[in-house]
Amino acid sequence: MTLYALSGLLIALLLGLAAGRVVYALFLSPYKHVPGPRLCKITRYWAVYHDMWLRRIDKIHEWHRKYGDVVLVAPGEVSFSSAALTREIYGSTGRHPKSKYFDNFVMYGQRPIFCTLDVRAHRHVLKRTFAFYQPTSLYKPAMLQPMWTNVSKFLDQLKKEVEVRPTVDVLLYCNFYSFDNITSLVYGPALCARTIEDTECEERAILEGWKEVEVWNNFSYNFPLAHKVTRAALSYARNDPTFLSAEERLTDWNMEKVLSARTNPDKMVAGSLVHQLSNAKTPDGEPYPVSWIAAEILDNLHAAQTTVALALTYTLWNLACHTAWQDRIRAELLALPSGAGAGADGGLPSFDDIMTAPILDACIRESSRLNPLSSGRAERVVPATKAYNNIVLPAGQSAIQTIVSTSTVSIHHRPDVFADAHAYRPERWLEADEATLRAMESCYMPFGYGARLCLGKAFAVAEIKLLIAGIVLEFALCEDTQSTTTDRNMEQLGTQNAMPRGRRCDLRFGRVRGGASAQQPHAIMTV
Ligand code: HEM
Repeated sequence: MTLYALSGLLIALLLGLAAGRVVYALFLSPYKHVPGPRLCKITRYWAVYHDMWLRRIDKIHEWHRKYGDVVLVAPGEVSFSSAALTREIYGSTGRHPKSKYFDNFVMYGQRPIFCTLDVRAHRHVLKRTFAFYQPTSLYKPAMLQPMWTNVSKFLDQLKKEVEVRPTVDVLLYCNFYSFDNITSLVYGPALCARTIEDTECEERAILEGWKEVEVWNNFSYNFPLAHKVTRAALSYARNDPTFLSAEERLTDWNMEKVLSARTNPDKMVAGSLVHQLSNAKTPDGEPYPVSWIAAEILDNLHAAQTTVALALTYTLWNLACHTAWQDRIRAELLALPSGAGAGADGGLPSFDDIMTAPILDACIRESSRLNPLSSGRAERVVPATKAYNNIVLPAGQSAIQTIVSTSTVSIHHRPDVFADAHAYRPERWLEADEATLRAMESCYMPFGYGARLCLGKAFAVAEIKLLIAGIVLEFALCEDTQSTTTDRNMEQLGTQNAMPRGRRCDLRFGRVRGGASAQQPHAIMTV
């Protein structure tokens, strides 16, 4: 047979296989009846393609608008956008385990809570840290003191910066603040990071490098080997051995801290997570291995760091774009029972008053609705063949699973629940009647939902409220039209933590009280 004939045969064979695949996907596959783009029925690589360009979240949102509450994203992968289906897959009675996507978060060879897949195993793991993260444990003066200190350090730093230059990259500083808070909680004061004040510290470099890692992670999750090769090649070409090394550096840094805590018990304060885990016992009464303790702590650092930094950044960005809401929060805080101290002398209202201030709460909520901070890949596995909205999904075999998840962006933008869903309207949380509020709550899930609800929610909410209260009392802020921070650059990327495209958020600050430069809010804001 000639080479010509051989290649013709090969092409015919490939075309035949492709045609067979299309016929199977559209007419025979167990997913043929699930609404969604045709290409998504045929190949998973259409979703992977969007994932690689960091726009998978936006694409899925677009498909939901076109096809409804149930959308096939890839063969065996289905996205939902309704409250009832969310309850079904994330509620404790639904018993849907996590998908293999979470294997990406295994560390030190251990499986910490976030990537524990099995429902029963998760219940067991949760018992070890559940009480630690409850408001009854966290909202005590001794536990909150480091957070207050970090708020005050942040404000001092911001005042200094603003004296020199009114525009500040808030993502950078919010990163420092959230890192100092979570490391203080997990390691205690002797071992925590001090990135807000220590401008030369190693941790600052790790956090800066982390943004790059986040952008490359989707490539790594989809094609781990190709990612390794590309990383090595780029590192060589740039002559930069630290390229994309922030994750390994954080992993080593964390292990050093854990070992240091265990070899210097005087540095390990009671009340820190490292202390609690070091004293925990396995079901056989044995202490846990160091790798397990380190994994559990690193898991918490991952979960707490970028999410809080981004929640703060987007809250500030939305307030900068809607300055009237800053004035309303400021007036609310100054009128609080403990708000007298918040007036001229620079103090902050009490913790309880800040935590229950409704306008502050509404502005933060609205920001996390419009700009949810996680990727929406809270994937679960269909445990037994069943119908979701009358659409039957097969359970799948051990190697092939049917994966379901709720698109946080889509459910947060349901037009039937959130009027004018794309607009920043904090008043929706303040003025809604009971039925509307209930409907909005059931479609609001920035911290996840149900059995695997974010464990650090109480800690995160306190971090966010205290800092936003502190900033708004001290400063008025607005967009800097001369900077690269624009609506377009603040669009969220489809990374694990949905980062702004521009990877920074420059805002312009002016003092509203105290200090030589204090001026009227917003009067100074014409850039
Ligand atoms: C605004 C900040 C935060 C956001 C938006 C957020 C969001 C989330 C979401 C959506 C999940 C569920 C993931 C899933 O269902 O697959 C989750 C889980 C988790 N979060 Fe957070 N989180 C935040 C802050 C924190 C903080 C500060 C901590 C620790 C102090 C933390 C610790 C955890 C842990 C341990 C889990 C796993 C819980 C489990 O599987 O049982 N998070 N978070």
